[in-house]
Amino acid sequence: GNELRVWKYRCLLPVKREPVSLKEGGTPLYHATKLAEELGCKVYVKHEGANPSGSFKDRGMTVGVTKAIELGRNAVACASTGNTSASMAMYAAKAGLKAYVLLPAGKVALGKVAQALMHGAKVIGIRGNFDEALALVRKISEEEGFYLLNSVNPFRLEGQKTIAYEIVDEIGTPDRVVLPVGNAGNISAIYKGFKELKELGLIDSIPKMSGVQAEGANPIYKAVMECREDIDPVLKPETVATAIRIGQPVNAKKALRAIYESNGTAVQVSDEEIIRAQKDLAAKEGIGVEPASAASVAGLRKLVAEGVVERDETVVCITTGHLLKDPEAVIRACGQPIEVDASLEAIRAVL
Ligand SMILES: Cc1ncc(COP(=O)(O)O)c(/C=C/C(=O)C(=O)O)c1O
Repeated sequence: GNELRVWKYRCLLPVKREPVSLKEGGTPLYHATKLAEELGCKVYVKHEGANPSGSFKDRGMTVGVTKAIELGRNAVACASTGNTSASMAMYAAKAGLKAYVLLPAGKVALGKVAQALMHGAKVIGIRGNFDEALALVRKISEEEGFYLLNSVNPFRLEGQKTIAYEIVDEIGTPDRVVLPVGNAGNISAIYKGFKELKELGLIDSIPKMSGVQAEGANPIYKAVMECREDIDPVLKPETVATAIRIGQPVNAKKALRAIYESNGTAVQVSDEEIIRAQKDLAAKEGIGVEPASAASVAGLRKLVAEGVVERDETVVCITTGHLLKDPEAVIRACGQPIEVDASLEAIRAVL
């Protein structure tokens, strides 16, 4: 039954023992009626912000942390733009494992840092970007015997592929799946999920995997525009969507294969387009997401404008994280509340 959520699919997950679970998955698939009207196609939004730690990472961590226990490890580690560390800290706490986190100092949304700290991880800020932090955590984990849980770890992708399973369980196979791409694990994982269902004969087509990147952090986009099998790193990635402020995605080859084999595509969007989509999702659809997650809708808008998306396509946008992760980005986008004296007149004056 659905109460098992991710572990409803345990027969397709590479884990033998009882999973370390916080009831992840089973996230809502909303019909975005106003977006559908605006864009002329059927638009669903699968809100991964509804997971226990507020992002899709929980799907990968429930499998990855369970595997760490299975392998007899007692410490896990990751570099993170924030959500991976929040999720890893939460599942490590549940599992009784030590957790070590490297973050790009000053570039991680406050909500995510709060989660990693409160769930008991050792949180270290690196004076460098995510890509540098990832290179360092891979070396430190090797030396110290930490179990590395970045998406270089295939068990992370095994958990995240369940996004595809849930979509098919609920609405069958959409024509297209649109999602933000940073380290490129999620697009690779979701593609794998659809491919497995096709190989099992459960579906007969695979959705066009469409990756969205910020203009300032767009190595996958540039590679797709040149039909390349690998990327040139972006050395100084910059975007307000700090979750995808990544210039050297470790899963680039898998992601490019996913895009090409599914006849998908990639698109880049500006920070302004991301924030506008974030506001529209919240204010028109009641779906509260963090900036990187809104890139999926900003990207779909651009693909429709470019005529890439057919008019009657069924599209699923994956919104990967919760609005609450980055309240400071909201204040920058919306300004502060109006402050008035505690009187009826003062309130009437600003209604
Ligand atoms: C909200 C949100 N949306 C999209 C992505 C991109 O997913 P991938 O392309 O699979 O990397 C992330 C990634 C976050 C990290 O990479 C990390 O937390 O270290 C995210 O947090």
